[in-house]
Amino acid sequence: MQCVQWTQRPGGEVARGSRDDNSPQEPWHLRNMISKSRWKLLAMLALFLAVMVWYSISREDSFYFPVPGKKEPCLQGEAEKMVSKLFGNYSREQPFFLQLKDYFWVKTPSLYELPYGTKGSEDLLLRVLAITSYSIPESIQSLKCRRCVVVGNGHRLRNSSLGETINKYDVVIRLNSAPVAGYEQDVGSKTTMRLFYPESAHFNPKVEDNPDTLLVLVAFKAMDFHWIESILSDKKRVRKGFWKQPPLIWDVNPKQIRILNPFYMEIAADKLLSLPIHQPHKIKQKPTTGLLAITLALHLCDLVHIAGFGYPDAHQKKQSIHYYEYITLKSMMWSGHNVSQEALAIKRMLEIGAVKNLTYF
Ligand SMILES: CC(=O)N[C@H]1[C@H]([C@H](O)[C@H](O)CO)O[C@](OP(=O)(O)OC[C@H]2O[C@@H](n3ccc(N)nc3=O)[C@H](O)[C@@H]2O)(C(=O)O)C[C@@H]1O
Ligand SMILES: CO[C@@H]1[C@H](O)[C@@H](O)[C@H](O[C@H]2[C@H](O)[C@@H](NC(C)=O)[C@H](OCc3ccccc3)O[C@@H]2CO)O[C@@H]1CO
Repeated sequence: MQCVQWTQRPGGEVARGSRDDNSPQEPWHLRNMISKSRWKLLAMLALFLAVMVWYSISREDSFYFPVPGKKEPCLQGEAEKMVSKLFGNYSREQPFFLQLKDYFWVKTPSLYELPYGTKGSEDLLLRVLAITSYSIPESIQSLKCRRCVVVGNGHRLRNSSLGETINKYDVVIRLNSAPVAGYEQDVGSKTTMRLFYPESAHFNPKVEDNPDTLLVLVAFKAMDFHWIESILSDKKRVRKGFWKQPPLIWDVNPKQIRILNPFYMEIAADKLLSLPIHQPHKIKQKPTTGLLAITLALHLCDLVHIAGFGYPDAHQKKQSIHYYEYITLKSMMWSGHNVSQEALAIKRMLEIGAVKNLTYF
């Protein structure tokens, strides 16, 4: 039988050869050296592992691995503590959705025009609020601790296998026309809330949403109220005034519709991005719907996780930005979004532990 033999060369170098079982054993100092180097190797490995563990604990913005099949531990009021760090101190009395009583019985004056307030759009809004609702569903309202996940539309979700994990949150917030049909394994199938505007409304909401999904309209201009009113009351549709043709027939239940309080757009713009509210330029800077949704979640939920956020670097011109279609950063040229500024805002949220990320950032 052959086994490995170690012999010492004149220069002290150890060389490997072969010997049979009858040959003499290695000298003791040689065996000693081998076992010492094994210990060194093990110690280095242990040190490396310890550094890795320390690194992932210290970096709040690193991956977050939820245990599949297990609900996340939820601490009541956890997100609220972070809210003042991010947004400063202000009145917490703001409703999530606009309600008729604020525009009908008592007229609540708004300081700003859309998308940061409702100044000048009150009459149109009144008609919309008369046919929609503002309540938070009992299934969310009654939760002692609300675990939420905001699903961005980023390419990072592709092949992520996060579907099962996403479905386990109490509240799943999706954005715009992001599909679930055919992508369930990566993005899940539960949608508690979908934030959208007319130009981003999915043409087939019945396929992409659940019957009880809240469809939350984010209004950017008065025409957005006009669109929803004409759809829900089946009035004559107006085609002009949109930057992209929105659906003319939209099969939804008015009970599913909510109108987002522009207050959340205002604080996302002002507190997270330091954007001026009044902008004289043609292309007005505004937060992305994703950043707005995170802002809303931090106020609505006790625990906020995010997935599918993060754009490619500017030089990655051919990299797709969405998990469901091939379009690149170029498509965002006229959008009025500052994605680098938003990345910094999200990084800060991750660093202070206000949100956790299920994909990389
Ligand atoms: C051409 C164009 O106007 N594109 C805008 C599209 C478009 O209107 C809709 O997709 C139509 O359904 O909408 C936007 O966003 P969009 O619908 O692309 O994505 C929703 C949110 O996900 C986050 N996101 C997306 C892609 C990516 N690689 N990283 C991300 O972090 C962002 O937070 C983003 O908001 C929007 O509303 O904000 C912003 C985009 O600029
Ligand atoms: C959250 O914003 C939504 C989306 O992410 C933006 O891309 C989109 O931007 C559009 C912008 O709102 C349009 N502006 C106006 C005044 O309607 C713009 O219109 C064309 C244009 C181009 C250059 C200069 C002036 C006007 O088109 C943008 C999309 O390319 O807004 C969404 C909310 O509506």
